[in-house]
Amino acid sequence: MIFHIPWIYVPVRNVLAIWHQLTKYEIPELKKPSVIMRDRGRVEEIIRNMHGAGPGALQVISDFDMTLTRFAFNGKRCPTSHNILDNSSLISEDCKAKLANFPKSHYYPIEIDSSLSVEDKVPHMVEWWTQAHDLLVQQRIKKDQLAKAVRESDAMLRDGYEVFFGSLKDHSIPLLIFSAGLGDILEEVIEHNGVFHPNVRVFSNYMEFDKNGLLCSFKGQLIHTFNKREGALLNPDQFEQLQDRPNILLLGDSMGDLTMADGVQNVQNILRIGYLNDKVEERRDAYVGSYDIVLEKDETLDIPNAILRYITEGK
Ligand SMILES: Nc1ccn([C@@H]2O[C@H](COP(=O)(O)O)[C@@H](O)[C@H]2O)c(=O)n1
Repeated sequence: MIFHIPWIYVPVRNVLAIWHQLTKYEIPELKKPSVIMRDRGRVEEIIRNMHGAGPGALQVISDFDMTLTRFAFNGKRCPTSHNILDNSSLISEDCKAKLANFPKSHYYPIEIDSSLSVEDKVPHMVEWWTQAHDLLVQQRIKKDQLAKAVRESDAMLRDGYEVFFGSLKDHSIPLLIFSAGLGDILEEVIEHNGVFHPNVRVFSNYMEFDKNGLLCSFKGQLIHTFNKREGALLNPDQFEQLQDRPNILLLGDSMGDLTMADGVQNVQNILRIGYLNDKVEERRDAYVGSYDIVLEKDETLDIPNAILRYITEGK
């Protein structure tokens, strides 16, 4: 209504224009109560630099389990890529019992224990992954049954995943998923949700199948939560196509994910976003000290999407 009063129209428009100028770098989603930043000014500076360089200079490196997938839904834990198989009909009851004991009773608490050092955790992680993979190999799992296991599982990508994968595709921004989970399974999850676009690549633990299509071993060096730096440095080919993109948006949910971009040379700007899903009180300080943005109990991709929207929108 005020815009229809001629003598007020121009001043109001000027005020609005100045206001827009002052707030144009603002990403309102960053004001959500679940967002914690150690240094907001630094975060804004990185995002502004990324906006200035545009989508052509950007790449996204993301963890998969509990980062691109939901941690919980309706108060119930969602499965990791390993759990999708653990809970499926492809696994015998006896094997299920052995696998089910691993995470809850022993290894998972060690993985997320903030009082233990990475050096203390590593032998347990190697033991966890090795035992789980050995058990899976004994199950005579068929390659062509994996898609069914995924379809029948409770795995869910985080809310906003269509926008996330869609905008990366639309702007030809490469997405490298760097996961200690099961590559064959997580690929099925992405495929099942219809977002396995050509710009997505996965670096993970892959299964080896024999000539009858039965799981017989796992390929290559084992990737667990805390050896991603090693994995990144020993596999330069995974990062080769990404060397001409000096700006990195990194998404993770564990302290081990912080090193996922160590295989990229000539990094100019890196923004690390960490999902703090579990044991929030105990781990908050460590996460805030290490990640640029910490998302506490946030089951959505709203923040990465808002940042991507800002970076990709025209100047
Ligand atoms: N037997 C196992 C081994 C690991 N996990 C969990 O999977 C996660 C995989 O790692 P991302 O890099 O994709 O996050 C890891 O955090 C373990 O908690 C499992 O469920 N079963």
